[in-house]
Amino acid sequence: MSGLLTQMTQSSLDRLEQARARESEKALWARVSDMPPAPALRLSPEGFDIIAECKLHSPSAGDLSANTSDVESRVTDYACGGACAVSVLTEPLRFGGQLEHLTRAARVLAPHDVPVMRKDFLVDPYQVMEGRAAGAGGVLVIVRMLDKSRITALLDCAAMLKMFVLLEAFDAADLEVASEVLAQRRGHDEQILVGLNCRDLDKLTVEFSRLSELADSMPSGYPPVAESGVLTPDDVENAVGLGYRVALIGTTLMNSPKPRELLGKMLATGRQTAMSLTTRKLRIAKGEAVEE
Ligand SMILES: O=P(O)(O)OC[C@@H](O)[C@@H](O)c1c[nH]c2ccccc12
Repeated sequence: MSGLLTQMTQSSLDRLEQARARESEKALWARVSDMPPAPALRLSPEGFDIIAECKLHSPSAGDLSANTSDVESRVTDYACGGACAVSVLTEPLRFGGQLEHLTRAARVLAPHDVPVMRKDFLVDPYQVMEGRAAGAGGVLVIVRMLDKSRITALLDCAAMLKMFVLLEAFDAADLEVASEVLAQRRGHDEQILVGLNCRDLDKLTVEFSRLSELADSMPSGYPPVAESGVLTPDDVENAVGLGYRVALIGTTLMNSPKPRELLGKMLATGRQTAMSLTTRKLRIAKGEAVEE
């Protein structure tokens, strides 16, 4: 496992222990099982969506708070720009996150009917419940950090709480584990997206080629998500052209003084690309001639 993921696992375990000392799992469960449901994740019929991310710091980009006076206004901009969900980092050591950011984001996004996803290095179902308690409608689950039984436990907990899951892979081996876990769950009532993160966690560089190399290995039946390093509408066009249905975009939106406009442009480009791909497929299916 990369140095960063090892450090993040430890940070996650430490926070888990502290949280359990404050509130038992039983008490937390009683609290979340009574909550009204979070806004649902809905993907657009236009064939492309963006999960917009709020993170105040990242190991690769450093400080990302310069354009962000507060979490509330940034995530409201994301919702108004058309994001299908907002990802909020809650990891404090390297990503400047807090559970409180999630609570605040969920509060302002509820009237917009946009769900918030807890983005962290989760290792235990307790942390899925903690996310729900803070208002999250979804969680990130990183395949590389966990064995199959842990992944299953996290997915089961999310399903019980009607939360969506972004199941994240870094490479072909992770995708194989993800496919095996998912094969055991066919027919479950749950919403899972499968993400491919193209950031190299040791060098912290983006390897965009991973998106093309592994596009055909994404498990079918789950919306594929292109994660990391999507900076421009051209990158969006590229990802959609490779078959990705959703992009998870953080740094470029955090750095933008006008995130609403940038999101709008990226969504329009992605949807146009998705539309022309569909038209092309239809024409091929009908036996019409299409240009290469
Ligand atoms: O900021 P970027 O390059 O647009 O990337 C967003 C997202 O993919 C990235 O923040 C991310 C993906 N998976 C993670 C896991 C933990 C922390 C961060 C991440």
